Amino acid sequence: MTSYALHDIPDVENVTISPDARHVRIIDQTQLPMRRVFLDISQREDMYEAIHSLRVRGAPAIGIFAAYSMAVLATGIDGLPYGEFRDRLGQMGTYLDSSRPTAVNLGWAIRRIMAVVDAFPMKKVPEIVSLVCQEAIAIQEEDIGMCRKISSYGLSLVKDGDGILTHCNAGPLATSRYGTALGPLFLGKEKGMTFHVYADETRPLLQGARLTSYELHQAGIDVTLICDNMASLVMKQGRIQACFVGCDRIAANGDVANKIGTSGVAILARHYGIPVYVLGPWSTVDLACRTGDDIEIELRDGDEIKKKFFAEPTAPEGVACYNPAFDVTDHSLISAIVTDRGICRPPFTESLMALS
Ligand SMILES: CSC[C@@H](O)[C@@H](O)C(=O)COP(=O)(O)O
Repeated sequence: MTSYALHDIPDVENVTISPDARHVRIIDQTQLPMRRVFLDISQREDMYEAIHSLRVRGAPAIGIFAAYSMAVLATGIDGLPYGEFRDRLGQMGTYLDSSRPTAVNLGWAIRRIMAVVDAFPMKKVPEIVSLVCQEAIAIQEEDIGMCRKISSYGLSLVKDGDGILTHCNAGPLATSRYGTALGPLFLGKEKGMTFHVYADETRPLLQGARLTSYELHQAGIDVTLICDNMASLVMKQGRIQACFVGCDRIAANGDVANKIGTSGVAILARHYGIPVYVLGPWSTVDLACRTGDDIEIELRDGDEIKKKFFAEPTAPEGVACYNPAFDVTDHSLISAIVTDRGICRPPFTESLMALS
């Protein structure tokens, strides 16, 4: 195999690839905050499982993981002739892409890798594998840069001392480095600013409690954990000046799919006159989706509601559960969409198009 330079990216430890591109390493996010367990993954079934069971999660992190997974899988079949190599890798990409439906970054990253394969049919397969590895590294490096820009734009929307409500987790664990919705808070801290962050626990899988409060608390940022049904009260009490949330897919009209409960936060915020800012990389914008109605919402196992984090089941065995993992926030409830390309304000159809 042609050699390629693997950059050592300090501080980014939730998703990395081994120097020989034989495995992807992730922090198993299902075990946080109690245990910091790293998993080395080299088989496609385990890659699928890692995404499906949210060991690696958050739209940008899923994209980075998928790109590195494709690089590992490509490395494993680099002895094949080009046509067979392309077909096998394409099939594996389709398989990985089916692990979760809502976050656009998953398919986006896989398509980006396959575009490299398709661009060089005349090259030797080991050379193509090398280019695939470089592309995967580029996806992660670009994400770091995008998070930094998003953080900077986001910080311009708030002032020192503000109370910020966030939902789910859109921090470094969900991306690389700063994160998106949490990025301005980390950047503000670096600049000596203080924010009072209220983190929704985010039922049923508690990404807010387990991951957001963990990341912010570790960074020394003032964070207070609340149950999801307390958001209205803290808004009414005047503790919140802005809501910062991430996104899994942004439709062309500005409708936004994000973790289930986000639309409820936005509806409450509208009632109390609090701005709602959606922060995400441009790779999360899907102009092929006309509106939020075109976004597929992932349905997950009801046991996540009644069993997952409890020693004893919290509901009768056999009771029906409805467990959509995401909802769509109507564009009319969103004050701005903050991307690495700039801040989009309503009307979003025009402002998103202007940056495309
Ligand atoms: C920067 S991450 C943005 C979103 O992916 C995040 O807010 C979210 O909804 C994650 O859901 P998850 O089911 O934990 O993958």
